[in-house]
Amino acid sequence: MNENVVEAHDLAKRFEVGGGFMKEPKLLHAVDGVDLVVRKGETFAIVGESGCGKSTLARLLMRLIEPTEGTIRIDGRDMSDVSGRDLRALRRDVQFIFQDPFSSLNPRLSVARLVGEPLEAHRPDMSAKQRRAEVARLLRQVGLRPEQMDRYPHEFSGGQRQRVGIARALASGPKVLIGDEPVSALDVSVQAQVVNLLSDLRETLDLTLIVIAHDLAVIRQMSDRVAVMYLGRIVETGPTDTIFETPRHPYTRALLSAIPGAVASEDREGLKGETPSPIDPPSGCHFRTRCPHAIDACAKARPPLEDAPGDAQVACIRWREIGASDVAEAEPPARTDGAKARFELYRKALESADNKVTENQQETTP
Ligand SMILES: Nc1ncnc2c1ncn2[C@@H]1O[C@H](COP(=O)(O)OP(=O)(O)OP(=O)(O)O)[C@@H](O)[C@H]1O
Repeated sequence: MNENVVEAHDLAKRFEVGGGFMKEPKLLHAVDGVDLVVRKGETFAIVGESGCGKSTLARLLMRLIEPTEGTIRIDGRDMSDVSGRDLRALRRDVQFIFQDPFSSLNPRLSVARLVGEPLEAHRPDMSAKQRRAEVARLLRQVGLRPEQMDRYPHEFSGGQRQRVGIARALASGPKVLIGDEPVSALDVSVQAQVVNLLSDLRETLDLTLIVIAHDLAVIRQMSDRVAVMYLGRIVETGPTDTIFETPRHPYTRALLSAIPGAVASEDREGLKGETPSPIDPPSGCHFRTRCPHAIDACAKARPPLEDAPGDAQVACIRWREIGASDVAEAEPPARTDGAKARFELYRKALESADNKVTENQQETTP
């Protein structure tokens, strides 16, 4: 297998919006020239505010939508323009875990059917008996009991339903799992269990995980590397520790100091002003209109992703001048302590729930 499981180059998705009678549609730049490399066996997180293009990027990587520009390679194979059998192979190799396990599972189907369906599609040679045995094995793998396979989604708790969703995703034997906010709909204590399950599966099945999340506590806990997105572009990427400890891009700093998802919106003073529209994004650096360090040159050209210390890359022409010790500048002046305290509480809740989980101690069926 290729060392890089996912490679995207100059990937772009533009949606036509607002067209109508005698009206020219406008172009919405949802993903705007993204370069991305996800290495085999790692957990790679994509983070950014709502609307920055995370889900569109995930849908592109799964080829659920066509890229407007750019290339996608999965395990070395060019997937930018595939169809038919190659697309089916991609579907098998790259699977999706949904945010809301309730709405993503058909309530009228038993777990045996829900997990058996992808088996039918990807392994049509299996007999019904073999399929049932395989469903039982998959349920065990995600920490459910095989005798639960004749139950229906409503008979399970949220965490268990998410486990069913994961079993379903594993049925085709994927190489890559993409989770779009895979734990954000779950209780905090259950989140830790599902995060642990995903990490265990990654190890035992040699999987690569791509996790989209706005919750930085979850990202810090589970990912090896992070890409920070702003208005369709990656503005900073690198190992999770580097990004969290020495964020260089002014947007990453503001994001980390504001801790979206873990703090109330009134506490989010790290980011001033509204995100500009992706229909008419600012010239040059997209973040310049909200950046405390912006200068005229920032409006002139798109800043390239440059190599920075700690194996990071940052798209800011001023990152060397600003320095990595400048995090405080982007921090909200008044309510930082409250935000940090809540972040700590949240992290501790995740950790303590984590410690309580033993192999057989999962939530019980209601
Ligand atoms: N099918 C579509 N047609 C038109 N615009 C779209 C479409 N899908 C997404 N968009 C727009 O593309 C931009 C990026 O959306 P996307 O859902 O990828 O962001 P996101 O970062 O995943 O946000 P969230 O965290 O809220 O899910 C948004 O402005 C969104 O409105």
